[in-house]
Amino acid sequence: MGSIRFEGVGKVFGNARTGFKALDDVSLAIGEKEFVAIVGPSGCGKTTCLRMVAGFEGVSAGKVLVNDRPVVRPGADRAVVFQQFALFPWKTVRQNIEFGLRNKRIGKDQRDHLVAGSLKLMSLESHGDAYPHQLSGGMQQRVAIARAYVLDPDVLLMDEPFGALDAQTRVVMQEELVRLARVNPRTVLFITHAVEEAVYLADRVAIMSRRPGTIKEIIDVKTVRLAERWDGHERIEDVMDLESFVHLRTRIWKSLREEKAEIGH
Ligand SMILES: Nc1ncnc2c1ncn2[C@@H]1O[C@H](COP(=O)(O)OP(=O)(O)OP(=O)(O)O)[C@@H](O)[C@H]1O
Repeated sequence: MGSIRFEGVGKVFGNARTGFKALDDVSLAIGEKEFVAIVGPSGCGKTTCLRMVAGFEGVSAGKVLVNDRPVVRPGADRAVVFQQFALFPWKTVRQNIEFGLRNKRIGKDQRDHLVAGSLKLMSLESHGDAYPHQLSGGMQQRVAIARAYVLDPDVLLMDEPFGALDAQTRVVMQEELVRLARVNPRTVLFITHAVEEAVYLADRVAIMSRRPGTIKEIIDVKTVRLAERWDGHERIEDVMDLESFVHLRTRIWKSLREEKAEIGH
């Protein structure tokens, strides 16, 4: 479970004739337990794509399907992690993580078990009773990821989840997410501005063109990652130093620069 498909998706904001065309003919198929990152120039419609999968935004043309069913509204099969951690400030870390489980009517024993496992997974054991304001940005985002993972969704949707973090914390979080994604794979749609982040985390990177946004190129990272044994390196900087990594990053950069160059025409 956990496939996502965009089939010829278009999006017009406002009136169908005079409105703003944000997306045009977006097609992308994400397989079960596949990690796909979308990169693209600012305003090309990345977030809109993610919001459509989440069920927050409707399509103007084409279809968005999760597990072969058209998305019509938000659902428990999908969890979203935003850039701003969006935790409940009046709830403790434990209560924040537990919240969605209560909504799913999971009994107390099972809830306690799942929350404890999730706190451990994200190295938050000693912070269960803390409130969000007592935590650093990195820890808050770890809580937000724990809260999404604990629900065991088919699909995880992450919109610039590390965008608000400082550079060092961001690196730690990227390493943790890689660890999590390899140990406990999920279908992930990940939006980012950072090309390195996309190459480091994703199995495939989809590059979007300037508006109206469409998928212009899809880069297979996983084949290279496995062939060149990136996972044998624990530290992100060692992976980023590999020739194969640099090659993919540069290729994506060039593709994005072509987009930017088009503004001057
Ligand atoms: N509700 C809305 N009404 C009108 N226009 C919108 C709405 N939501 C988004 N847009 C426009 O659609 C375009 C795509 O927005 P979106 O946020 O998806 O882009 P993005 O690629 O995620 O941008 P960024 O990288 O800057 O976050 C933008 O030009 C934006 O202004």
